[in-house]
Amino acid sequence: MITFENLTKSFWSTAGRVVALDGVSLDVTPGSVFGIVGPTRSGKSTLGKLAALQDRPDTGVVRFDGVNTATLDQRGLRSARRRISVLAGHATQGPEGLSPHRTTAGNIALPLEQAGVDGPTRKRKVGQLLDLVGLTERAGVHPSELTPAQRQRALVARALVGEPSVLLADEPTRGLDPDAQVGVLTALERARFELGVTVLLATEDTSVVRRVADDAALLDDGRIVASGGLLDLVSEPGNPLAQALLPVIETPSSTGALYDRVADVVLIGFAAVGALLPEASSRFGTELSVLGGGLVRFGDTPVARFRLGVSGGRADAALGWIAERGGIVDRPLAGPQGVAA
Ligand SMILES: Nc1ncnc2c1ncn2[C@@H]1O[C@H](COP(=O)(O)OP(=O)(O)OP(=O)(O)O)[C@@H](O)[C@H]1O
Repeated sequence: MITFENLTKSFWSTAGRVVALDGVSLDVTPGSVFGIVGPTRSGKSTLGKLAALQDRPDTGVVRFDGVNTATLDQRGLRSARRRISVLAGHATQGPEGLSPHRTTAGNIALPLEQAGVDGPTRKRKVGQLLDLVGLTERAGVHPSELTPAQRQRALVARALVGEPSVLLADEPTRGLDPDAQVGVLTALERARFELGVTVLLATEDTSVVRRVADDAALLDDGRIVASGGLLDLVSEPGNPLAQALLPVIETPSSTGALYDRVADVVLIGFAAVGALLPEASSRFGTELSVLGGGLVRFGDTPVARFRLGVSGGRADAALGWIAERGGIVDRPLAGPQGVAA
């Protein structure tokens, strides 16, 4: 378990002091994928560097399995650093990060060679990781012959070859097209499920977090503004991280004027997404119109957020019925004057 306790970190630049992290506390569950989300310069990479023990906080504590890493001697620090691997570089920028003179398999094997691991063990481990990242067929080619997505997956394999407990991936899908992103994220998911690796995933891209993270924290200006399990968060409509992860509602305020009630509804899971709205409509004889929002997936779970316009005498009863069946109904506004933008 990695625990961050009240971390602060500042830098001095020509413009003065920059507070990169301000009172950050988080628990990362072992074997989970933990998303660190936030806009640019919010402090994600700084937090990653503290987690990887590449830098020290000004104040606060980074713990590995309860041990305060600041108390480790050089030997302890080296061994703690070996437990967390950093997915280095962005393979979209070229084959850097991988040796151009080595094959894919040779690149993945490099850390093992440097550690003096024997040939048969190297072969077994590299073979396992080539399979995990889907590059078995590309084992014998050089990085220049790989696509950017394949290079990024080769880097994932190389980061895993030393059997770390934690993999730190900072913007692992940046610059990749959607199909290529899926390949990289699948490799990270397999690392987590098949090898039990904890993945710390720092990204600006909320769709990446939705797809693979169990838990996430939203950083803004060096502070955690929200954190928790993804499916728990979406049950709190006002939560800023839920707002960032759920589909955006872009509905002109005038649209709602045509309905007796307007409400934002979050539906989680196949049954809710597929059935609740039509059933409420027929059961209560109300017209339920979707004014905005959409459907996304959190991992394998479909999650919808819709803005609904509801008309008919039993509009409130219909919304109440949806809420009783697990729909999260927010801001049932009384009439057109209450409609938000
Ligand atoms: N070594 C450094 N020297 C000076 N300022 C730094 C240093 N590292 C980070 N900062 C500053 O700290 C703040 C947080 O930066 P950080 O890179 O952690 O954010 P980020 O969320 O990872 O951003 P990005 O997505 O753009 O990488 C920024 O204002 C950044 O300029």
